[in-house]
Amino acid sequence: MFIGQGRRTMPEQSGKVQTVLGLIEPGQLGRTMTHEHLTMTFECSHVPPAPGDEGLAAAPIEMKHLHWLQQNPYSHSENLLLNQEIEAVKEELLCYRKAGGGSIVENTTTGITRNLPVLRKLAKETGVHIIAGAGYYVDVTHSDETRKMTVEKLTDIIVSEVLHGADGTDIRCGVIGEIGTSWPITESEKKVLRATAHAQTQLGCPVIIHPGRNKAAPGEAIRILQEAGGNISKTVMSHLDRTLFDQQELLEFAKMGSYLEYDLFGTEMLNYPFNLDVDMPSDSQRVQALAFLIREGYEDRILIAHDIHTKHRLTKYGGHGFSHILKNIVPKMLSRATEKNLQCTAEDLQDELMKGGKTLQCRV
Ligand SMILES: CCC(=O)NCCS(=O)(=O)O
Repeated sequence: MFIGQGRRTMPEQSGKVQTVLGLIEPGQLGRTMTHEHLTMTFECSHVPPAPGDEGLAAAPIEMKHLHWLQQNPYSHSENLLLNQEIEAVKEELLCYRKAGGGSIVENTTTGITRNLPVLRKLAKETGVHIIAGAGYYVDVTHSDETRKMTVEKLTDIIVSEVLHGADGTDIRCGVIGEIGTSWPITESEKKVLRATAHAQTQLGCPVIIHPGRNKAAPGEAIRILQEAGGNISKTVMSHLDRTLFDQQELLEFAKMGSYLEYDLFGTEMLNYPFNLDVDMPSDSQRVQALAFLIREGYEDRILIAHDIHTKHRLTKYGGHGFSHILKNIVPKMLSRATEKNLQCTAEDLQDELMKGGKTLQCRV
């Protein structure tokens, strides 16, 4: 999460984590969800409701409709407006702190309504460290102006968002991403990926990639970054839980050296509308996938989060909220973990998982 020694980083930034309230030491982060959204809009991904469901799709969110909403989250227009829930998100963050959470990486980039003043307010009012994301989401959200930009211009903008502040504010981003890619990756997205790599070279900061919904997408995005000089060991590949299922293909990808992020914890749905060939895993299956990666030696490369990006996943609407991993998933992992050398406690496991330790083996 920390900014490295880049050609353009200021000496005081180097080795520090840049939050929306300023620089902190990496040791101050605490348990960190590396892929969340606290305020954003997702209209770009609206899915028309099935014939006959138009009434449900337009109805206010109510208990009796929750199951439908959980199965069809992208067909309810109002559900896509997380930016209307600042107070509810603030309450959630206070609960997250009580549950042992310390920091959140807020992955909202240009195209899905990043709101840095709101992030700064939430950080001040809750004490949660919030790290904001620089750069651009997927092609359908690129403006004509963005599409016309050269790689050099895009690079300058991303660098400036980290060095000076973004969206006309003095609030600085601390990571680049989530950088959106579709499948196939479009020309405009390729330019943004190259600009991301160039900006990373100048800044030494972490990069987070949203891959297209195809098993070839993560590898292709990493290749483009690599060719443009990006630091893959400081790059996160998001959403692997809906993208790579075959164990051998997962290992092939893991060898490329990025962080491996399972960030859809809490999302369980029968039909994944963006790719009907995908069987969205359950949380238990996610835990099993992580156990497999740990057995294969990748425990230091795994990141986990919820990627909350719609209203229905907030506890206000019967969802799991930002504390689900700390309250439910970590104990589940603990119940399946054996430890090599030490007596393992819940505290040990949480520390290992959130800070990247080495001592645990899982027997899932
Ligand atoms: C903006 C949030 C986001 O892109 N989340 C990923 C959703 S999905 O592609 O995994 O369905």
